[in-house]
Amino acid sequence: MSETWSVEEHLDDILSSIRPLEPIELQLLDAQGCVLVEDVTVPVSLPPFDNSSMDGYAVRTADVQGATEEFPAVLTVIGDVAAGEGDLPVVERGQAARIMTGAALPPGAEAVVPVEWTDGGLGGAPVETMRARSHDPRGAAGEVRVHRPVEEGQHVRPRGSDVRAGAMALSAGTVLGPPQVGLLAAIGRGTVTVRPRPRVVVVSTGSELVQPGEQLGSGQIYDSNSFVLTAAARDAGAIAYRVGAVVDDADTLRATIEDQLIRADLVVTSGGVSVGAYDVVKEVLSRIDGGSGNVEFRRLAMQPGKPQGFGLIGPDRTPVLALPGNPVSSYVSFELFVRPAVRALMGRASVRRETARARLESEEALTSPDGKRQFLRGGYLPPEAGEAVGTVRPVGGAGSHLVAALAQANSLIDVPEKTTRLTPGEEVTVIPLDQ
Ligand SMILES: Nc1nc2c(c(=O)[nH]1)N[C@H]1C(S)=C(S)[C@@H](COP(=O)(O)OP(=O)(O)OC[C@H]3O[C@@H](n4cnc5c(N)ncnc54)[C@H](O)[C@@H]3O)O[C@H]1N2
Ligand code: MOO
Repeated sequence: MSETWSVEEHLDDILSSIRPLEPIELQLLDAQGCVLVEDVTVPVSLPPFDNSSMDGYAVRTADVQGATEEFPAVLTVIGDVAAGEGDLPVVERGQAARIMTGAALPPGAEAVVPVEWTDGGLGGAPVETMRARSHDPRGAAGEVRVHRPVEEGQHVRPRGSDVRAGAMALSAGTVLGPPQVGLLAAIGRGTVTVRPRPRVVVVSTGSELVQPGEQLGSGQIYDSNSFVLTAAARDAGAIAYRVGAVVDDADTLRATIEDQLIRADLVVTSGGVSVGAYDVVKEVLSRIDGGSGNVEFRRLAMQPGKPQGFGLIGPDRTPVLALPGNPVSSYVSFELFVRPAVRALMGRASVRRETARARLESEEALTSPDGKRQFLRGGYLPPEAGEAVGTVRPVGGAGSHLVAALAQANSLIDVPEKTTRLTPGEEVTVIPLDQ
């Protein structure tokens, strides 16, 4: 650890070493949140046939011209057309077919009269609903009185009015959210080719760590980093595997990491990267390939998160990010370096979080170490109507052990390296973490 790296230099180094994962074919729901790598065209028009947008009666427009409640058009009901029915009756002059929403418009019919504009076949005042076929099968026969005229095409959704066969449904590069997954299903795609979610293995280290739920002994603390990092990896879009805390023993750690490489697209470790006598992550990762591993440990001009390691290990040159053990340092490092790496593996176009400007709300001026980019925890409120910027108030202090304050924050206040003082009311840059 001789020279000091800036946050941007370290991130650039990571991103320049990471290639998006090879595309695979996935079932639609497994592809949710993934980036599409193929242009998907529509094989069959949507809707595939002219169909009714209302429960009502399929009619010929001339038959209901001028109809009123006082002088209704009286039509013979020739049957029902339910959604899914492929065997359609022909509607001749003076006839109507009772039709359900989504059912194909039968030949001869030109429009649909909603049931509310008719007597529903009951011979009285306008009705509000059809009678269930199971209760009264007679509705599919007899006569219906129509109280209002309809124009050609009224209450009909024409074939192809949503999207036509041959059109582009989704282009390569699209991130598949729920509506995109829905469109793929609507056009009949069962699988789709995407870049998969990266498998991120999280290993925390430290002989003082105890699994939550178990009894603490003296000098011990609960392992929280592996939970934060696993949760954050999932949040970033990864499939995350949490490996229980590994004791500060080089052989155990080496064996654990080598075992995990088989299922990892990215390895994240926490702890053991500073200058102590038990900082085994540094010891092991510098030599994991029998000497050829190139995990580099550096000092960054940032607070928290000064000591960081990054490199490619194992036969597949799997990226590994070694984060500092202090809980806030570890989480902030995840946000700044691991999250972009996960998104780069997914092939996402934008890998960094958006930033915002906000007015600092604080009783006193805040200080920041000269030459270090500081990431304070903040409570950010987006701009109200008519305001150009939102507000942010510091949450907790700068200590990198303050997990309770971290859990109350929703953003980081990004203080530039050269800034040593922030005065209340001044505009600062924030990184909202909950968007
Ligand atoms: N002499 C120096 N000491 C330290 C320096 C330095 O420059 N010179 N840097 C400090 C900074 S800054 C950081 S950050 C930490 C990084 O230390 P390590 O990455 O080696 O982490 P550990 O020593 O293993 O742990 C630090 C701290 O965090 C707690 N911890 C660790 N893992 C977990 C976990 N999974 N869950 C909850 N808490 C965890 C651990 O108990 C320690 O209190 O080094 C400073 N020291
Ligand atoms: O870098 Mo350490 O992360 O300041 O606590």
